[in-house]
Amino acid sequence: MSETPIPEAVAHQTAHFPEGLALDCGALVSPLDVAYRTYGTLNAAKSNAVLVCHALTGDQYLAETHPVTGRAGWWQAIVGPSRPLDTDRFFLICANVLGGCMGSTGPASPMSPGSDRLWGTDFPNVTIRDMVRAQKKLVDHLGIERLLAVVGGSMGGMQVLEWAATYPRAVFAAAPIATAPHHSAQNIAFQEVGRAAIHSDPDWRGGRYWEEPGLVPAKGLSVARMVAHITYLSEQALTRKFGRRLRGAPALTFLEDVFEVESYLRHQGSTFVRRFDANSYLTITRAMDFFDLAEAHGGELSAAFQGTPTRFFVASFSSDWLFPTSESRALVRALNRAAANTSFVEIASDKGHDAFLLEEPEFHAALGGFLNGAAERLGV
Ligand SMILES: CC(=O)SCCNC(=O)CCNC(=O)[C@H](O)C(C)(C)COP(=O)(O)OP(=O)(O)OC[C@H]1O[C@@H](n2cnc3c(N)ncnc32)[C@H](O)[C@@H]1OP(=O)(O)O
Ligand SMILES: N[C@@H](CCO)C(=O)O
Repeated sequence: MSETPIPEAVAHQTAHFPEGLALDCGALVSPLDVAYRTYGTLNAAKSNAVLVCHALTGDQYLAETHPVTGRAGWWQAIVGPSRPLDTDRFFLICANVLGGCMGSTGPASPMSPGSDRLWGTDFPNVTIRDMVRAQKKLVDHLGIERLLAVVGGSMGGMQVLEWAATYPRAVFAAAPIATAPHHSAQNIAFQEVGRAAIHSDPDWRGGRYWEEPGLVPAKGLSVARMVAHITYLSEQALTRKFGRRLRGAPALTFLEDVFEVESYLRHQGSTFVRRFDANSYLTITRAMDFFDLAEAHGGELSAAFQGTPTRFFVASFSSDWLFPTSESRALVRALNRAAANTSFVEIASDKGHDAFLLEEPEFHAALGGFLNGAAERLGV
């Protein structure tokens, strides 16, 4: 099925690294592009930089109109003067992840400069640590030795944890939100349903859909998003939004009736296809599945943070069943075993996992308080 293609070169700011990046799997991705956006002003001491890591289907358009969808940035509500991500105080950096499809090198990038042949499914397996290493190259390129903070929710939170574990001296404060130090069996299972939907779309063509201009596995990618989107909400949120309401007057056959919740999911699926690449989706979901910080540190999570100078703010949402509070508590226990300076808050919310993206004043106040406290300690 043909769909509006994602425009080329949508990112206005791209750091180009001709030497590329050596990945955990042993492959070299060369050259490496990291597309990013910044907000606010870097101070003379370069001590006010806050890196914001996006979730699975986010991108660098944190707080400005998205070039494909025309929508507001995904965290627009908390970015700006006197907001938690205060642009009068902080220099915010947000980069599209390695493997993404909004300008950073990924499956939709040419295999070599100028080539018509895209990486597609030949793109190597990337890990969350590879994503973080790509971001570190960007941060070095910007001349920043230490980040005031690294902040992110969901897969963004996995990157926050990896940053703190891999580059503890480069991270003064870390805010992993609605996340976990590993992807659970249930989460892997849901993601596999999504991948299976993409694989079963005839237009996926073994990942080579890009050979026919404009062709994308729209049905498969849309179903993948529909399944995933259910996991981003809660039963209460879906009931509050739609209940059992039908769209329009009841028809004479069940097959013609459409519940509002079905219509909503179809809408979420079809709008997603316009802004995301299927092979990127396969690559990034796999990176999430393989994330396991304890396993990478000899089976003991606290070993990832032993002796860390980084201070942590861990936040969860009470109705998040994708990354439940129990996983944040396990993380906090490990941070305590590592003697890390840690604060933790569970926000009472019925909005499910995506609560971190929505209007949650208590969460915003807590995050803002943590970031401002960190800034004061550094004299920023
Ligand atoms: C974190 C990152 O890094 S970025 C990724 C985050 N962004 C996304 O995931 C984008 C898609 N996801 C969403 O929209 C998420 O639900 C949120 C959390 C971002 C927004 O949540 P909410 O503000 O509660 O919006 P909601 O989930 O109700 O969706 C509203 C959309 O559903 C549509 N909708 C609502 N009811 C129906 C219905 N019965 N039938 C069809 N469509 C419907 C609305 O028209 C609206 O469409 P639009 O987004 O095209 O304008
Ligand atoms: N809804 C967000 C969070 C998923 O973890 C996204 O699509 O990236």
